[in-house]
Amino acid sequence: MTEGEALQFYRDLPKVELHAHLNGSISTSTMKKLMAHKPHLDIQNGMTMIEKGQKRTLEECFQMFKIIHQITDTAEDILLVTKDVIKEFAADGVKYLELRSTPRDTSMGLTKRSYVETVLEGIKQCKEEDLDIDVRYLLSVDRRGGPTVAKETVKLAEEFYCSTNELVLGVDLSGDPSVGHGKDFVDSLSEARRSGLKLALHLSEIPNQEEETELLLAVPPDRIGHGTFLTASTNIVERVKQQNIPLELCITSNIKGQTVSAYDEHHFGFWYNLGHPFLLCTDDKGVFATDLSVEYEIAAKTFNLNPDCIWDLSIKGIDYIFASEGIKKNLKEKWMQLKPKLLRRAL
Ligand SMILES: CNc1ncnc2c1ncn2[C@@H]1O[C@H](COP(=O)(O)O)[C@@H](O)[C@H]1O
Ligand SMILES: [Zn+2]
Repeated sequence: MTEGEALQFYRDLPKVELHAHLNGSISTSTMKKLMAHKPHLDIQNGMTMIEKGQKRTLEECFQMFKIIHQITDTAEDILLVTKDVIKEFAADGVKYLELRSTPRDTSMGLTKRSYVETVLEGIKQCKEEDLDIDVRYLLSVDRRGGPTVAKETVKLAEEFYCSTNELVLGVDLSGDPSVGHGKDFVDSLSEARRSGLKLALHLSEIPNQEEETELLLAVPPDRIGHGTFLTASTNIVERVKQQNIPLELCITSNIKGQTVSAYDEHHFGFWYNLGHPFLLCTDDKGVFATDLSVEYEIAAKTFNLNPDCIWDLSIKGIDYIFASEGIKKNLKEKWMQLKPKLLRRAL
């Protein structure tokens, strides 16, 4: 395949995206639309996005989210961002998306509840446009909010889980990993789990979090985000293997946030060689200036994967979604319909 054909192959590859933070996924073109209404903020590209070849510390990345949150503080902003992000994932060949976002109270009148309602409205409006993408919502708990906010968010998630017919499926634990301690969230996360919500937890995104990771593994999570430093402890690796918990791996995010020093040192290699379940994800396609098709291409190039291996990676992702078995079956059928044409072209 030529370079151009390869890019088109990864774009046409049907994909599942399970780790995408809404406010981290805003594209440059959507950012321009938002900024047109907020010239007083005087925010330039480099303040909300890390260009190709550039890197930041993780701390700097979290500063960027603070800036982005100033730009998305009205219901109109959140509706626009939700719809644009969904359309962009659909255009990149994503057929099933679990979008995650932190319910937020803002000075512009949003409450945590109306925030969630607005995201759901965006999902609904996209559905009415007949895009070829199935979108679900996971409510994020930001570590910065501590146990009280976590409890509040879980309560909201439980309510919407009951009222939205499988649109809200779970809860995510995210936010700056250097802030707070996982033990503060064990109670609310366990409560969420008892209610039937699924859990996607960022674990060991930075080094030396063995104690917290062990505590959170006991909840247990249904999926692990990043897990970059899980491999530092053989005990923890054994537990993750034994519990067979799928990992959400975000290569560009880890490189640009500098928790992984080079592509070929990414923990993708470790888990791939073990045959452990995992899926490629974008994390924040806006902030890290990437796309899911680009993540597949990077993995293929770095770890020498042929189109058949890439296909297997993508279809296996269906097993790790939080929606029901019926949805998984339908998605697998969709994948199988697309397979012959796609792989014939890749020969
Ligand atoms: C880079 N690695 C990461 N690690 C942990 N949390 C992250 C993250 N990237 C994003 N977030 C979480 O997602 C929020 C932005 O989207 P929402 O406002 O929720 O839609 C960030 O404020 C942070 O809490
Ligand atoms: Zn994340």
